[in-house]
Amino acid sequence: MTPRGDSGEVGASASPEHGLAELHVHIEGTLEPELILELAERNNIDFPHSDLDELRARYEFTELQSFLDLYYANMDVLRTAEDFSDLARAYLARAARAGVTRAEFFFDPQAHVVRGVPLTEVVEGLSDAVAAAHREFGVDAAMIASIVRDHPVPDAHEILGELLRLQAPIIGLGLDSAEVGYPPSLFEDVFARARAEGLRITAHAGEEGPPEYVWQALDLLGAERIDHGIRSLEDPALVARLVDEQIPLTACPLSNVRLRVVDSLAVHPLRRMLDAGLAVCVNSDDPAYFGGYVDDVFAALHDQLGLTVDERNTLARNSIRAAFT
Ligand SMILES: Nc1ncnc2[nH]cnc12
Ligand SMILES: [Zn+2]
Repeated sequence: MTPRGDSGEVGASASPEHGLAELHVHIEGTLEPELILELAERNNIDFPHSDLDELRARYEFTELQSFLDLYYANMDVLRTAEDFSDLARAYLARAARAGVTRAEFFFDPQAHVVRGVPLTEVVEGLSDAVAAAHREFGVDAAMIASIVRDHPVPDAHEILGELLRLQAPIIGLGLDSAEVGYPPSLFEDVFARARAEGLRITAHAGEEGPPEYVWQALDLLGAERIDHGIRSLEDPALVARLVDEQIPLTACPLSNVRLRVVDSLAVHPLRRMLDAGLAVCVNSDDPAYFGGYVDDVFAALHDQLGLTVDERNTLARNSIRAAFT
């Protein structure tokens, strides 16, 4: 397999004439183990794993929830605006090296507020990094606040209200975290308000949850993109709709392997999705946890799925078309 890292392999680079957008990346999922330990020290946190190898040994997942448990535990080191800014800067620098020209990243405001971090620290730190991204890294960056769907529904209303009150510079609202048992229908009113406020809408659906959740995301939330959406393939009528309306699916193949949504990259349905005419693009999801950034995703697809240059260019073109610009 192609080595991971900053190598800029032929199979990894985006089509230069089209650029590349990364539309499905959780900024908290870019928190690398090295930065976790650095921030724990900076913030005087008695973090349970003081050794990199010991921490890395925990990065084995059996399904989405086993990953989310670690993801939420590790983000405890993020406390100040400076921490959030450092986190986002590190991602944007790495994304630029991966060939990303447009980055729309998610953040989980409820996951920080619930542990006592003021929303202002989160928003200030992330928005500082976003504002400087073009000058510093040549990346056009934007933020999407994501509703944590396994928190109480009233909290979702409250966090959206707070974000609006702060005039947080977000371009959209997303929906993430544990999927099964938390259907999009729970959040219909929250997303109606977001739409009325002019926010763009996207939602995780059909990652572990059934195709019905994708229908709900489209029909009840007004989702303009579907994050993951891989289980849509189980429902031919849904596939027909997604193709007809060219609704973008932000696929995350390395994530799907690491969270055991698919058995291996070699059997990932990405090519089937492309061949069906779906407006699919590829993304890293949580690159610090799933084995790489978006160039690593392209490289792995080249190596293990035989992704061609034409297919790679189609994916890059789809990503640019799907951006909320
Ligand atoms: N892959 C994923 N699915 C749902 N919520 C997430 N939050 C971070 N990564 C996620
Ligand atoms: Zn995701």
